[in-house]
Amino acid sequence: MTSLGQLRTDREVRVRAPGKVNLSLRVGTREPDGYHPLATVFQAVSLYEEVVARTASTRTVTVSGEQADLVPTDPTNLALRAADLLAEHAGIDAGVHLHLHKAVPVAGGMAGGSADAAGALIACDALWGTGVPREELADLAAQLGSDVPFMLAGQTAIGTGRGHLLSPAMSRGEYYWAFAVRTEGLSTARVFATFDELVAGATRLEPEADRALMQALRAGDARALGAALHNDLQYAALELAPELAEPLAVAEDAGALGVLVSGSGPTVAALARSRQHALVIAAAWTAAGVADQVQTAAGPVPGARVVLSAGSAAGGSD
Ligand SMILES: C[C@@](CO)(OP(=O)(O)O)[C@H](O)COP(=O)(O)OP(=O)(O)OC[C@H]1O[C@@H](n2ccc(N)nc2=O)[C@H](O)[C@@H]1O
Ligand SMILES: Nc1ncnc2c1ncn2[C@@H]1O[C@H](COP(=O)(O)OP(=O)(O)O)[C@@H](O)[C@H]1O
Repeated sequence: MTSLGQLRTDREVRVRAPGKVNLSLRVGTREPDGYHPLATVFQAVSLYEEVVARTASTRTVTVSGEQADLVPTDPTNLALRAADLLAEHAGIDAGVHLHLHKAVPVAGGMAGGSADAAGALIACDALWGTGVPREELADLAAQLGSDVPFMLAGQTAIGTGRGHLLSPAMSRGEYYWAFAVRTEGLSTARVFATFDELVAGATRLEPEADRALMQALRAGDARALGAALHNDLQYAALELAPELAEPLAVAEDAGALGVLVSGSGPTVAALARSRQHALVIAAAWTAAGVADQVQTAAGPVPGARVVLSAGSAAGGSD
């Protein structure tokens, strides 16, 4: 094993990784492995996690941002797990210090942890010079979590299997979102378990169900997209957090083209007519006191990517 941590010094790689909203999330019946098959349409949105990787002798992580205290810094942190997996895959014993600056709500159904994992894969690959091909990075991503491959890919994509089998979706134009964030997250496992209680195995994934949604994306028709937004987990999220009915109703009253719970929640996502209208919806939530925090964003945007690579390697600079 090579110790790259000793070969390269004082290097820093910065990666930006977006959050996501599921434009449609359809859930089948739980399988023997404990997971539900999904048919989903992801859109990456411009709420960005920043992942900074610096040369170090061991692997550690620190976290900043308003909800930093909700994120573990032990080996269960998804970014650290990504670094461990990449090092193992590349057969190296390299160290890294990862710093995560979080903007995506924690446990909010917008895949912030998955974005950190995707960002850490890209950042460590660049820091360590491991040059792992894109398809192998995608395989590693799928081992870290079902949403991680999409956070690498970004833009708009259809996800099947557990959401990790991706095919690109044609999408025209830009879409504007407002997000109502609740500080207290929802456990994904609990939401799926509640979904099981509510539907008692009576679901089927219909291949044609998102035809209108795909058509709206191809046409760049925000109004039609708003009407086609869909989330099978929404009733389960509302069962566990009934107060989410309030931001849903306030966004509708503020003229949202469509409004839904993002993924397993509890973030509520409202599709707006324009960037300005997204700010109006966010202001309506704040005025009504129905969100702990509000955010606005646009999509689709690219997946995790390096924005800065700097520093000197031993024996030369780059
Ligand atoms: C629901 C989605 C939709 O994009 O996103 P989030 O709302 O979490 O962002 C994802 O499928 C979330 O994927 P991910 O966040 O990786 O879930 P995991 O940590 O692997 O799963 C936690 C638990 O949720 C349940 N689970 C998860 C995914 C799935 N397809 N079926 C399940 O039943 C399982 O009980 C699992 O043990
Ligand atoms: N880097 C990370 N960022 C956020 N959460 C993390 C991270 N690593 C592990 N976790 C754990 O994963 C849980 C859910 O993560 P997150 O991706 O924020 O939400 P969701 O799965 O709802 O999209 C958190 O409650 C936290 O305990």
